[in-house]
Amino acid sequence: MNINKTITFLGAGSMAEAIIGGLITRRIVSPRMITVANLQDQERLDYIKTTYSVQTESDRLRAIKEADIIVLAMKPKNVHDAISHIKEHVTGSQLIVSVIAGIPTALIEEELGSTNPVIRTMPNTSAKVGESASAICPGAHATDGDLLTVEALFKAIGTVSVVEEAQMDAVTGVAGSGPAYFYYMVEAMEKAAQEAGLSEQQSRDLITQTVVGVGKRLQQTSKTPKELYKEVMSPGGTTEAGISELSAHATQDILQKAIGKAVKRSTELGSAYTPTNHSS
Ligand SMILES: NC(=O)C1=CN([C@@H]2O[C@H](COP(=O)(O)OP(=O)(O)OC[C@H]3O[C@@H](n4cnc5c(N)ncnc54)[C@H](O)[C@@H]3O)[C@@H](O)[C@H]2O)C=CC1
Ligand SMILES: O=C(O)[C@@H]1CCC=N1
Repeated sequence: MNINKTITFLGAGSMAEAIIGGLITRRIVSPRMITVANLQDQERLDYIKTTYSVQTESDRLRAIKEADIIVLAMKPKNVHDAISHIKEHVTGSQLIVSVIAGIPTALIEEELGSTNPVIRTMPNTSAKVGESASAICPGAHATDGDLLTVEALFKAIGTVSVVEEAQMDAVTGVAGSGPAYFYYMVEAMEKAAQEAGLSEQQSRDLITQTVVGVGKRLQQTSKTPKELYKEVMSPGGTTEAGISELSAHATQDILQKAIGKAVKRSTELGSAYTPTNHSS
């Protein structure tokens, strides 16, 4: 499916790159339909242009001029300046898509001071390989058609769940941040593997395939995680030795707390932010 819309990304960071990479690789949007602008880093824009053959623009107002869709891909602390800069130049038909953690659609609408449709999204960096677990929700002025357009775009980079906006902070802590928890664990597994005598490459290959296998298995079975790890554990065996150590340190409690903190941080990013107090 090819989406025939012009898209401007305001922000050229890791998330914008992951989405652009997914859209281009899967030929969902032609590179000539994509324009990317950022705050000041020309070297980064040059890298994005060379790597993805998209258009780049150092002038943010010129960048949004012809856009059907404007993607806000800056950090929460920059959203006020970003919208203030463009708001007088946004036209009525332009669809605003936010990937920004924590910032509610109502705040974006208030900043814009217009009735432009706004869709809030939360992808993750697995977008780069077409495997993001994204969620999207509509703002007050978005139509079903707008939602369908954004759903189609984000389907190009993985799966899409349409959720209530009240669930977006949960999505952010669980799935937006989610890849980092696994990379963090893989880092520890690689260290342990090398301490136990495997080479760097052997560790990477074995652990990567283990993670892929776990993901595929979870997708294909209705068994619970407990049933699945019990399958691995033989009484008195190696897995039991490992899981006992994790249990002794209440690792599941810690992981639950960690994700709870991430969810809370997402709500804080929104509540700390008002158009007059935008220091979050
Ligand atoms: N990195 C991730 O895994 C995910 C990030 N997000 C969200 O995506 C957004 C961007 O995150 P990253 O790409 O990681 O950040 P980043 O720091 O890598 O990139 C931010 C980009 O925004 C640009 N920028 C700053 N102010 C601007 C302005 N006024 N106008 C235009 N561009 C401006 C910067 O020049 C930079 O290119 C954040 O709001 C984050 O919450 C959402 C899901 C996952
Ligand atoms: O860490 C963050 O704030 C962003 C949002 C989700 C993933 N990265």
